[in-house]
Amino acid sequence: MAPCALCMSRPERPASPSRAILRRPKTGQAVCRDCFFLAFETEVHNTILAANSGKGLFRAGERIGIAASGGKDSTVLAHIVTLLNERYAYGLNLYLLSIDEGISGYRDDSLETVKTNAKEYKLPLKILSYDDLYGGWTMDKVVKETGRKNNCTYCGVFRRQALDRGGSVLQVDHIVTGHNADDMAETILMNVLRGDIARLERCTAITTGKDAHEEADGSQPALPHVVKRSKPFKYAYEKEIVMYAYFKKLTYHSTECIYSPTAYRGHARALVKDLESIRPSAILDLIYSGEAMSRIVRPDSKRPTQQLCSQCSSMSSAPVCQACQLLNSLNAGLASMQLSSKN
Ligand SMILES: Nc1ncnc2c1ncn2[C@@H]1O[C@H](COP(=O)(O)OP(=O)(O)OP(=O)(O)O)[C@@H](O)[C@H]1O
Repeated sequence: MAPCALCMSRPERPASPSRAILRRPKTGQAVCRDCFFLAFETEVHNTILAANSGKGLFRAGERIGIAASGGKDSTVLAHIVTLLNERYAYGLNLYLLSIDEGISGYRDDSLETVKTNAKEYKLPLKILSYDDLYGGWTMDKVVKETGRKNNCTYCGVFRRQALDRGGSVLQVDHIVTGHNADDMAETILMNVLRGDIARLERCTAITTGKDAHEEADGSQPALPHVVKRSKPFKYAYEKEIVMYAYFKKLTYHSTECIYSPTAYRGHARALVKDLESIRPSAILDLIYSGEAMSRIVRPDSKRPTQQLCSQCSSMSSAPVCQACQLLNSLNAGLASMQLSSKN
C-alpha cells in the first residue's frame, strides 16, 4: 500500500512515513496502524467533548457503568473509555456491568470474555441475571413460551430495566453502551419507515435520561435518581470498531446472538450495509438526517409523565412498567397472544 495519508498530512511530516496497512471505511484514507488507532481514539474523545451541546458527556468524579456484553462493541468501548480516562484525565470511576439474559451457548460464553476483560482492564464487574431479576424467566424459557417472533422485544425491555437495576447496585450516575453509528442509522431508518418520527429525538440523542426529571426551576422532584445512558460510539463505524479490536488484539466474543436479529431490524441492517457499500458516508448522513428531523418535530412531541411502576417501583411512563407488563403476560401464559395482538 501507499504511504500513510495521516503521517503525510502532519506538519512535521516524517522523512520515511509508515506504509498504510488498511483503508479506513469511514473516510477512505489509507493509513498505518498507529495513525488509525490515534484517529479512532481521538474521534471518540472529540465526540465525548462535543456531546450535549458542548457540555461534554462526562463530569469529573462521575461513576460510570460500562454495559459490557463481551461482544466487539462493548469490549472496544471498555478499552477506549479506560484509555481516554487515563490519557485525558477525565476523572471517572469505571465499572463493568453485564446482564446474563440466560441464552445458553451464547451469553454464558460471552460473559467469560467479560470476566477476562475485567481482569485485563482492572475494572470491577457486576453481573445480574434475568433468572434472578425476573422470577426464572431466562431468554431460553421466554423463547420456548413465545416462539422466535417477538423474543427481541422481551429481551430489549428486560435488558433496559436490568441495566438500570445494575446501575443502582453499582451506584453509578451514568451507563455507557457500545451502540455504534451503524446501530444508530438502522434505528433511525426503522423509525422513519414506521412513520414514528416522534421517537427520533430519543434514538438520535447521545445521552438519554439526563436531567429528564429535573423541574423547570432546576429543583429535583421526589422521583428516584435516573441513571443516564450514553453512546460514545454514536459516530463510530462498526467496521472500524472491528478493525480496532482486530489490530489491538482485544479479547472479545464474536458470535451473533442465536435469537437475533428480528426480521424488521435485519432488513434495516441489510439496507444500511448496502447503502454503505455504495456510499460510505450514508451511515453518517442518516444520523445527521435523523438529528435534523428530530429538531424539527421536537416542539410538537409531548414527553409522557414519568411515575413509579406500581409493581416494581422502577421509573415508568405508565402505571405498570413495560417490563412488568411483559412479565405478567408470561406468568399468565398469555405472552404470545398479547404481543401478537399489538402487531
Ligand atoms: N448482556 C448485556 N450486558 C451488558 N450490556 C449489554 C448486554 N447486551 C447488550 N449490551 C449493551 O448494549 C450495546 C448494544 O447491544 P447489541 O446487542 O445491540 O449489540 P452488539 O452490536 O452485538 O454489541 P456488542 O458487540 O457490544 O455485543 C452493547 O454494546 C452493550 O453496551
